[in-house]
Amino acid sequence: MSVPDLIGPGAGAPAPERLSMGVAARLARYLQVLTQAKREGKETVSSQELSTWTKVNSTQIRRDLSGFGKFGKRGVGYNVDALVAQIRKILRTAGPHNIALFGAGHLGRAIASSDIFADHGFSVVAIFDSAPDKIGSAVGHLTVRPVSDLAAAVDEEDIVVGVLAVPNNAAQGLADVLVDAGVKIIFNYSEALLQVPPEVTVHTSSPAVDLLYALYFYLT
Ligand SMILES: NC(=O)c1ccc[n+]([C@@H]2O[C@H](COP(=O)([O-])OP(=O)(O)OC[C@H]3O[C@@H](n4cnc5c(N)ncnc54)[C@H](O)[C@@H]3O)[C@@H](O)[C@H]2O)c1
Repeated sequence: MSVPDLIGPGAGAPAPERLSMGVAARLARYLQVLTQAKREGKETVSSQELSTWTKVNSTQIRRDLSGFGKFGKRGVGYNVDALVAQIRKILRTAGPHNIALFGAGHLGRAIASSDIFADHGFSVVAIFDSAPDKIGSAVGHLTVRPVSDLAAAVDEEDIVVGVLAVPNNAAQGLADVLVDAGVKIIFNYSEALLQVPPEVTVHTSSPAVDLLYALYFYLT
């Protein structure tokens, strides 16, 4: 599953009021499918439906959700809007959370022009690249900036997440720049193994690893 590291406390010990990684991961997964269900016009969902979409068993779902108040009605299911609002509150994802995107290549341009982050309260507010022919060019409503602009952008635009859509060999250098600028969450699309201080959380997105995970459950 891809979201838990985003919410998790990095390598430090969890603060007492924090959710466990398991609960946070499941809530994030529920949020993802509920957001899609809402987009498809559903007003209510049952725990059975949530179970089918998330592969979490329905008893576990009911247990997770009952811990945070009463959202469901027997025979009717959960109200999607109420549940989305409540999970957002619990996960503190109300947003907007501003993202700095590195790499205006194939992936970076696709991310900047899609809703994958926006749907969940994240907003790409700055895009950076090192290639002189890309700096100054437009990507959607943004203009590609040089990496040397990052510190100013972090201050001015309240950036909390850095997304790396750059080649493996550029990722560590940019992670260092992000850490120096005070950014605490790095979402890494490259395969590079990043070294960061304990207070910084790195999540690496790898479709092949997600597939291996799916394959494991298919085979066992
Ligand atoms: N996890 C995934 O789902 C997924 C999917 C596709 C690609 N990727 C990975 O994403 C990365 C980007 O892929 P792509 O196809 O967009 O590549 P690309 O070559 O099209 O784009 C990479 C961009 O990074 C820029 N760049 C290089 N060094 C830089 C630096 N030091 N600072 C700032 N910008 C720099 C380049 O100028 C270029 O614009 C690769 O590591 C690739 O393996 C991951």
